[in-house]
Amino acid sequence: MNVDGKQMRPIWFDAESKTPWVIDQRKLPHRLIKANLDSVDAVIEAIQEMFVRGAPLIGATGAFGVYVALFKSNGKGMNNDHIIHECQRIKDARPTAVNLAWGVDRVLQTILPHETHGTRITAALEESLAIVEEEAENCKRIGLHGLSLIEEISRTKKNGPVNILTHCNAGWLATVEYGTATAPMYTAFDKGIDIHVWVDETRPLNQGARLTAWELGKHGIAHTVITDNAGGHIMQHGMVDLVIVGTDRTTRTGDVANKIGTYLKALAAKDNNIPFYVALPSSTFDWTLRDGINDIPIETRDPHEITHIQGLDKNGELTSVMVPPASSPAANHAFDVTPARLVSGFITERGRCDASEASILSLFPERT
Ligand SMILES: CSC[C@H]1O[C@H](OP(=O)(O)O)[C@H](O)[C@@H]1O
Repeated sequence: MNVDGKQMRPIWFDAESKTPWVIDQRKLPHRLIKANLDSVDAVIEAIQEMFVRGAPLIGATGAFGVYVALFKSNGKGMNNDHIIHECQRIKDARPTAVNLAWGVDRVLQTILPHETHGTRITAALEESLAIVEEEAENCKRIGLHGLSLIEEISRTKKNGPVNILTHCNAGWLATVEYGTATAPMYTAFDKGIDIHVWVDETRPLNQGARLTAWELGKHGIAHTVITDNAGGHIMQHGMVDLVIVGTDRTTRTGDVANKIGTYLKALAAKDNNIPFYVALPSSTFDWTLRDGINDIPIETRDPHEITHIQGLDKNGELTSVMVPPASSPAANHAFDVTPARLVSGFITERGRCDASEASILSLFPERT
């Protein structure tokens, strides 16, 4: 995506180092830092420590991890058991986003039939690059399929922008291009439709305030950062026309795992009769699950992410400050699950559907 006139992606393959590089998103929006993922441990660290985050981007990073394992081994002791072990280490980096296992397993299954180490390295790289381009195209299509939603609302509004609320960052920084939840926003804005985005700050790591605000600002899209707790109030007062969020894992029945706090937004949207849509590529459906609340693994992260907050000090230096008393424990549940009954519909690369198994399968009949 365009960042100050320069086309950027959150992940790319560097032909010189022959390794994947990423934007280390931990210091955005104030510092744009790049990281070379030149070992399996570096890939795992980038996922665990959230240099990269967002289901499709985590999946692409995991996919490249299989390539890195092969490329960096140079054939020493990389028998099938070893490569499968390394793949499991990568998959264990974070539990909730289904894309991680999807990306790793897709590359693993691609390379296993190859006899030589060299052909395995080539196949792993080609499949990783294919995943990156497919996800970019899928998000572009999500944008086109979500556009009609925003156009319909725009036509009914007598004046003012279409006000869209989003939670966390489901932008190009969470995918490859366009994003999932943001794809319809970019597409509508680029078509000249007047939109404004309410950006949930999204505690504790502030993916909204840091990443979504940065993305939208760079694209020139009007937006306002709000506290996570303000969404219900502005919905009650007619200030929200549409909610669009992303997801890390969605069941075949339409239950949606997403950043903590999403469920509360869905409840408020339902109570105020506001459309609540979830945007996702098919790689984020978990076709093996039906009961999201009981069966989707919810990541718990370091309480330090809650007790400390990062930002710029008065000298423009990045710093971190502690908020609660040092003696106070904190509990850091990173995701929650919104039941299908609270979801108005899904926006996928194949089109829109209702949050029901039958409607999802009408877009993906091969999954019946
Ligand atoms: C397009 S997936 C984005 C999804 O991922 C985020 O979680 P995290 O930043 O912890 O990886 C959040 O749930 C977003 O909706």
